[in-house]
Amino acid sequence: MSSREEEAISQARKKALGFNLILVTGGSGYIGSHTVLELLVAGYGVVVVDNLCNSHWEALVRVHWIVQQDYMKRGRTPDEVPPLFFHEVDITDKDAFQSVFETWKADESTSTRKPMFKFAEEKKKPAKKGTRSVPKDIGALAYKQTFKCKEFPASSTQFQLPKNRPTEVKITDVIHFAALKSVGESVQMPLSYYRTNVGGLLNLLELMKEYNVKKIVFSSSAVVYGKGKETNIREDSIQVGGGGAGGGLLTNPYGRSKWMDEEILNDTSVADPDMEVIALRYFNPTGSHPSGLIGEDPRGTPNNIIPVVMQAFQRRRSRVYVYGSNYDTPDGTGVRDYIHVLDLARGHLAALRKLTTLVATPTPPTDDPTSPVSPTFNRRMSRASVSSTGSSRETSFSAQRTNYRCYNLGTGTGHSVLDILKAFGNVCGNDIPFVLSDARAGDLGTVTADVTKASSELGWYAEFGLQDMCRDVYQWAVDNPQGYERLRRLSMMAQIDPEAVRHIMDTVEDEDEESEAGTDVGSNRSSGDFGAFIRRLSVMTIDDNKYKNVMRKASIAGPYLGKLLEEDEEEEDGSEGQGSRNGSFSWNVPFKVDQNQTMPQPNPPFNTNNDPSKSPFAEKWGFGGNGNWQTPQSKVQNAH
Ligand SMILES: O=c1ccn([C@@H]2O[C@H](COP(=O)(O)OP(=O)(O)O[C@H]3O[C@H](CO)[C@@H](O)[C@H](O)[C@H]3O)[C@@H](O)[C@H]2O)c(=O)[nH]1
Repeated sequence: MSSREEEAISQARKKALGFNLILVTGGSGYIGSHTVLELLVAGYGVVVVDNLCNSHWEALVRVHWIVQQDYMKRGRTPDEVPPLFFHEVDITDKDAFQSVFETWKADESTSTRKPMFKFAEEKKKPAKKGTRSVPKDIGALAYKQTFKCKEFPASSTQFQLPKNRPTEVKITDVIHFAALKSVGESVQMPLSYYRTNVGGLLNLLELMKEYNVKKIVFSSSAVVYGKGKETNIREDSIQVGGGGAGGGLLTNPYGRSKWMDEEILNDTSVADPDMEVIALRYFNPTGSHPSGLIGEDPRGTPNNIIPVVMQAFQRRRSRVYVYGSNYDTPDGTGVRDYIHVLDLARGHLAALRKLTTLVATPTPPTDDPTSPVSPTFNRRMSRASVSSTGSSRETSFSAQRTNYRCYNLGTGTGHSVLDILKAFGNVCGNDIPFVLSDARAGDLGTVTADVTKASSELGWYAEFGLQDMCRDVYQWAVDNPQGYERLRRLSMMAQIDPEAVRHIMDTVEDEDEESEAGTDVGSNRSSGDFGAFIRRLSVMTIDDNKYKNVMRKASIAGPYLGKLLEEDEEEEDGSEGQGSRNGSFSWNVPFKVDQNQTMPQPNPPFNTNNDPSKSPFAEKWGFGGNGNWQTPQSKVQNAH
């Protein structure tokens, strides 16, 4: 590790000192980013781990910026916003994941926390002296940005810094979002789903154990209720811990992976009485932050109703197919419990506070070996749960523990598909075209939550209604017609043709000097530090004129790039748009060119009087005798 990296880690740790530090896996995704926002608003420091497979780092910069505005609305200064750090790491890569824990591990010399019990078979191994992952300081990036956004009210989340600020740097809690989440895709690629959703959780729990992190909020789903449960579903209608059916009713690998995760978490809490687990079962999340700066940006063709409606509004599909009109519901169409993503995010805060209360007022251990809080009892339970004889006594030993809790997060109110179309039509002032169609295989008529447990035990309830959700989704769609897609395209541009990007860097270098983002951004072009450049461009994407100017120059620099960047994703019903779906941004890692990438035929460049051979990149890209540009890939294909 270089001295510069060591210095960066040391600076980050200094910045984090005094904050309760929450590790958020998958924190740049849709629900993750809104939760990070609420955590910062509430005064928590946040460390995000994300592999960016279905999200964009830019979301986090926007999050920190929004929170700065939120703080000012509350009479505080942006400097007071807690730190937000980012690690681009895949949780299935255990070594890389461990390096994050190494970076943020408690300084043993200042640690006051002592483990309560140590079981013989679980003596803590010394932490591996592995590599340490260098965190990116998102706050430092965000301070230099200016975004245009809609006026939004200050968050209703209370600012609650702990009375005694932590005197050591330590991750106290984990919120675990990182997972794959498409039902249909899980049927096609079950192993990927189990690898990420189950394997990733195992890595996390092993590392939490090794680094003595005991509290976790887990992102579960109403999918765990499976078939057969419909209206006002209660948490205890299925049993985690071997006491009921649950997992047997599930119809797809995604659902099974979430169910398995809950079982694993419950077993872990049985084995370790110090562990505190809360699983939150989401119903149908939608909405976005009212600023219009962050929102849902699903990759591939969306299947969920709200993104589908949004695409119909944007004319990216001609109409919405309403799946099923003969259900036993008021208008015959499917009814769901839609919940605003900000309510969902605040549900995570409520869960976190519940965990804090539990740890702050622990039940004292007792010597009575039959008591569930006795170390003797827990030792027995862990032994019983690994026994395989399956007697009823052992089954009861593996029952759900009190340090494992689950809560529904929904509103308790159902809305039909036609309600959604109407509400969305109201906010956008246009009717959304739709057609009644056959029911989707496996769909249920009604799925709504009983939310009394969350309100009585977490003190949480949903504040937003359907109209708010549609309004905010609409705002996001209007302000970000391609979601974070532009950014992905810019990132891909750097991957595909670094030379062309370098050329654009030269031509646009005076474009926006003062908005150069990031303290750690070098301007070493010869070494291909495109990260800095892409970050600058990301600022420009907010300003349409600047963005167009860059696009024009991109087109001059490399015709294929121009084509790539100008393309709008026109989607026919259900067909995936052509574009940079596999583009991703990497901070420091050199960009790789995917040799298998199929590239569209580019347009001729602007500045060569339509004579592509005059372009500085003519040789690189090849020039076909028919006047069409060829990518290296198409050139190879043509040669055969
Ligand atoms: O193009 C569409 C898409 C959906 N629907 C209907 O809209 C409702 C909601 O569908 P959707 O948004 O796909 O959500 P669900 O089928 O309820 O599934 C969601 O909610 C589950 C938990 O209840 C999660 O497990 C899933 O991952 C998540 O996608 C249902 O009645 C669908 O039949 C349509 O009519 N047309």
